[in-house]
Amino acid sequence: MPVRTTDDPLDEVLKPPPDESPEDRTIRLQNEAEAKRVSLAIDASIKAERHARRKKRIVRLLLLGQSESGKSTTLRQFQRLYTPTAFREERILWRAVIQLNIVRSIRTILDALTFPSTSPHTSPYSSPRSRERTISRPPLPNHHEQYNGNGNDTTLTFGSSSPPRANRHHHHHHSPPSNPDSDGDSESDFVHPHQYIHHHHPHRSPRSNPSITLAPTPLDALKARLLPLRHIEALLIAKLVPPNEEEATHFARADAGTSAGASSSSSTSHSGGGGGGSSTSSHAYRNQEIFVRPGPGWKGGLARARVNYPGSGYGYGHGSDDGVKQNKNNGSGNGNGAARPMSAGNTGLETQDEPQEVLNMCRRDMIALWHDEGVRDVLRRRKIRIEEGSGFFLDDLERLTSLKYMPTDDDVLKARLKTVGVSEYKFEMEATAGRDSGTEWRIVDVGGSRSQRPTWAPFFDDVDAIIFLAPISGFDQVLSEDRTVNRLEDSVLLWKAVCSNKLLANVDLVLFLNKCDILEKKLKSGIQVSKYIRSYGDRENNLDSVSKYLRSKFSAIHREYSPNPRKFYAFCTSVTDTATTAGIIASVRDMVIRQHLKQSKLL
Ligand SMILES: Nc1nc2c(ncn2[C@@H]2O[C@H](COP(=O)(O)OP(=O)(O)OP(=O)(O)O)[C@@H](O)[C@H]2O)c(=O)[nH]1
Ligand SMILES: [Mg+2]
Repeated sequence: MPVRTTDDPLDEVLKPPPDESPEDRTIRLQNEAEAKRVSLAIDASIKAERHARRKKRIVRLLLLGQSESGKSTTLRQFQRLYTPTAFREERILWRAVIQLNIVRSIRTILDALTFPSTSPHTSPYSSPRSRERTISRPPLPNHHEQYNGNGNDTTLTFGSSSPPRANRHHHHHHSPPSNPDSDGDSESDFVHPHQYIHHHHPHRSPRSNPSITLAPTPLDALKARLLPLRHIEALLIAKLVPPNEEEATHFARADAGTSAGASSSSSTSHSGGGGGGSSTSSHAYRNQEIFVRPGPGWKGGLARARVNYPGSGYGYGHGSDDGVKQNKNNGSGNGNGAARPMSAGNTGLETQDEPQEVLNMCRRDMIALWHDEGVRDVLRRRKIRIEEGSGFFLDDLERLTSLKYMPTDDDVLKARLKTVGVSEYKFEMEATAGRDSGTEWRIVDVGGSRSQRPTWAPFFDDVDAIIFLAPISGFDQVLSEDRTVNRLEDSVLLWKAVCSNKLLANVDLVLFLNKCDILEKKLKSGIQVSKYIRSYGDRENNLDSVSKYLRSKFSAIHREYSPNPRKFYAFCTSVTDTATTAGIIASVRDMVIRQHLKQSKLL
């Protein structure tokens, strides 16, 4: 059979294997026919649903943006504003996420102390004077022995107390990697924040230190006392990640797996110590974020207000598509919060659990660690600014580690849980006032990391508006999934792609220039935007000037790349801030509803 050549790159991928037997061929053709039938049926049902939606006044809003841009936080703001009762009832469920955020921050600090950047001034604990000063409690030699020799140290970090190795940490003092070829047109206006490349990922060679048993240092003792955190980290992962959820325990290193196949095969095993082919696996485990696939899963089957779609791992366009979109239809059936948590906190049982007890037990050590000047010094030198990162709670340890701790609204908004896959949340406004009454909102939240983006397109159909979040504080940061790419540059490229997307040509775009609070802090601390954005020139280095500049930059892209002319709405936001965000969400809502009514009349 001659090979047909077409322009469609898909054909190349989908063409049958050259050695296909007649039976295989029959089976394949049957499968293809079935897939096509299913796909057509889905298309038809989507069309029907769309018409029904228009009639029923269902508004669909899509949240887009890179990872950590604040999409899920924005969603939570909507929930807080429009379904306050449900939001309050779910707060207790976020405690586990907050606990995990705390444990991870502590781990980041301990890692920074354990794997110092190349001498000469390393850990504050290396000088006897500061040992005395910082660690007041006596060391626990037994524990030390135990964890120091423990092979598990390779997969989880708290234990490892190997001495600093020369060269473990690669320092890049030389000039930025000459403009990495990121996709899209790089006339690159952005300077690579090279100083951030490596310090979060100190390279560890396979363990080689073991048998030298040094006298326990105060750091070792501290780590020994904080060892139970390892245990609760595992507990929390078990709690947040539904059983059978293999992929959820692996850490999304998008650079490692651009395809679904690659990611599932690289799932990190907890027991195997840095096995074959992946010398990075142990440190990948240590440094990567926990995520859970959205779904009733992590909330213990209690949150039913949403319809879930599997993530990228279960590619669209395959057989599973069937289930996916069926799911979407089923979802309309279960009402809002069909089964909400039994008013959590009332029973008293809900407020105590093992992780909370362990955190409570470790509170003094955690607080001492975080407030230690030597520790701060190390973090500063290594440019690790956890306080600007996601899920930062260390300033509130006193309150958060109390046995009766109940997350506040602000805590829930600050908590960090990475999204994988796509979820649609529906709500009828609880306070059905004025013209909103009878309108049902559906908000689609997607995972923003690069490996997640292929899952977006199926949801571009039939959207009323998009809120695109660009965290402009990221001008001096790189993507965690691809450390050669400047975060702001990535946002700009993504914005271009969204603006120019034909499926979205008639969708209103709302831009949130987000994380303005962090941006302001950065600017005030003296970080110069012009060092990272060449075209910024000698404009003033303050929030007002920077946000204006970036707004005009995004606006210009919108104008230039939109297939049809359309309006441009942009807001400078800090979506963790409830007061300002409430006002912004109200304007977005009015605008979207107005537009929706207009479109409905056209039908
Ligand atoms: N200080 C501050 N923190 C923010 C802001 N917006 C979001 N965050 C925090 O940043 C972290 C990331 O926000 P998410 O909403 O989880 O980001 P996302 O876009 O859903 O990320 P993915 O799920 O990975 O795609 C969370 O811990 C938020 O609390 C902001 O404007 N200011
Ligand atoms: Mg999210």
